[in-house]
Amino acid sequence: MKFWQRSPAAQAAEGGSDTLLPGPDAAHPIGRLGLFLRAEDEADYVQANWAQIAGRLRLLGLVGGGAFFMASVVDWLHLHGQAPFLGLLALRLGVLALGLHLWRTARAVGVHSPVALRYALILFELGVIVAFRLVNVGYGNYSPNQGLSALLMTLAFYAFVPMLAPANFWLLPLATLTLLAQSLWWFEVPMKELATLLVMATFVHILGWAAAAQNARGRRLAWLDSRRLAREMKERRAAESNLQHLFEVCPVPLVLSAQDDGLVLRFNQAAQNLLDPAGRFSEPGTAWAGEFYVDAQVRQQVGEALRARGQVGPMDARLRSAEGDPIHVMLAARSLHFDGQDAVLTSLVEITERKRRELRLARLVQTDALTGLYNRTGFFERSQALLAKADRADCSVLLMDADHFKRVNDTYGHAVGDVVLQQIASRMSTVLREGDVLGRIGGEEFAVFLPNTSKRAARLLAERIRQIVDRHALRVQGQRVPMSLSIGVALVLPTERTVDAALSRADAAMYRAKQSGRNRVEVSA
Ligand SMILES: Nc1nc2c(ncn2[C@@H]2O[C@H](COP(=O)(O)OP(=O)(O)OP(=O)(O)O)[C@@H](O)[C@H]2O)c(=O)[nH]1
Repeated sequence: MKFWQRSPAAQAAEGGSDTLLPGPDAAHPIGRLGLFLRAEDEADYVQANWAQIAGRLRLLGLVGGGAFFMASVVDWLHLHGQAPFLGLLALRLGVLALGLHLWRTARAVGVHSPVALRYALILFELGVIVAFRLVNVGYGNYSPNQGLSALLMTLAFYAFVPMLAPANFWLLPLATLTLLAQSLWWFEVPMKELATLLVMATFVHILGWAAAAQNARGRRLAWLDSRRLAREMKERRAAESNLQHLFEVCPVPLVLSAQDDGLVLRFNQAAQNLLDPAGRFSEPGTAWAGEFYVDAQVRQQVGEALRARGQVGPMDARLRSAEGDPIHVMLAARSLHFDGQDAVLTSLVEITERKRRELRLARLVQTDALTGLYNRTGFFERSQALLAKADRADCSVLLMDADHFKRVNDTYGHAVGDVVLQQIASRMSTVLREGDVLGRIGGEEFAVFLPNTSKRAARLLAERIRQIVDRHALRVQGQRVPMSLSIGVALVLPTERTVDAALSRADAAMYRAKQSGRNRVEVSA
């Protein structure tokens, strides 16, 4: 490590990493002089700040070189007709040439060359120092004015010229040292005359050096910050656009809505297809998330959970599309912050088909395949549900058994027996009201649950069923099949929570009907 470089420990103590630049010195890239330690970083910096750095150096080359040359007028006044005049003129022309070279290098448009610029500056500085010493030789003396003006120029240089290399720092003290040395040994100026200059020079160089280093460091740190900021912005924009893309192409329907008023901020394509295929709400802010819920209660439940826990689901919910088509979904929602406002991201998985299958399966499990009526399981479940709703109103049951059904099978065959059972079922259905529950609970055994029906009304209904089967013989495959039913009637007692006991009583009554000659209605006591 060069001695003017700050130690990594010292830099770490100042606040850690200066930059995100890669490489071995990436964590501490700026040295004691405020310059980047790595030449590539320094070149990058100059390149990125070309307008400002090159602008100053153009001015320095032009004005500095020009001023040095213009001083020929002073030479002419003092040395007119003497030999050194022409030598100094040539010298000043040389410095002017170096100034113009610096100006030209700093003027480069399009392709910039930071390294060439650095060398052009060093060359110009060196040229000026050498020229000053030779000018002094030409004049053949030293005056305190020279020392003071040299110090003024040094100060201006520290303040104005952008430092591009350590040499820029070293050349300035070198200029003063050569001036002192020349005055002391060439012109034999007594040390006591030079003492003031020495003290002032020390003061100017220490302050100038510190200010220039601090200036260089500050500018480089600011550049690193702006670069890091730009990179972070770019990464953030890329991440946002990735998220946006993911949101759009995600096959799961996603809805983004405002937390406070529930206005839909955005649907992704899948949600659009599911909820609004006709694109009625394609404009942001035209749809309200709540209007897609079928149940206001579920909507409220989701809202409350989001407010309390910031998330809800997965849960089943019934929605309807913009056109009002029912949709079953599995829904999960989460509160988040989007575009400066509180929002809710809701993901939906459509389960309409699954729900339909479940419903079909449930129906299948409850349905008698032959007649399409409830089977035993279905009859009990449905009756149970209605009984629970019926409260204390009268409910009755009928138990109906086909008489001598074995004979039908034996005479016409089992297939005809099946059709007979179907026809009995359909005739029964014509008599029953909507809400009555009819089921085939055994081979040739049917049951009816009659909600809100007194025993007397149930008896009349049973009689009508008996008659509708008995009065007109069934016709199957062109054959006349006489058929009759024995029916037992029972009331569900107000204390009974199930229909089982009432059905047992109806069964007993039906048995009595069989015993009493069949084709009859018997009522349980
Ligand atoms: N075709 C057909 N026959 C059935 C079905 N389920 C039960 N059976 C028949 O129904 C008949 C019932 O006969 P039983 O229990 O002896 O009674 P029944 O002949 O109706 O005489 P009673 O009930 O005493 O009037 C049997 O022959 C069963 O095979 C069915 O799904 N299809």
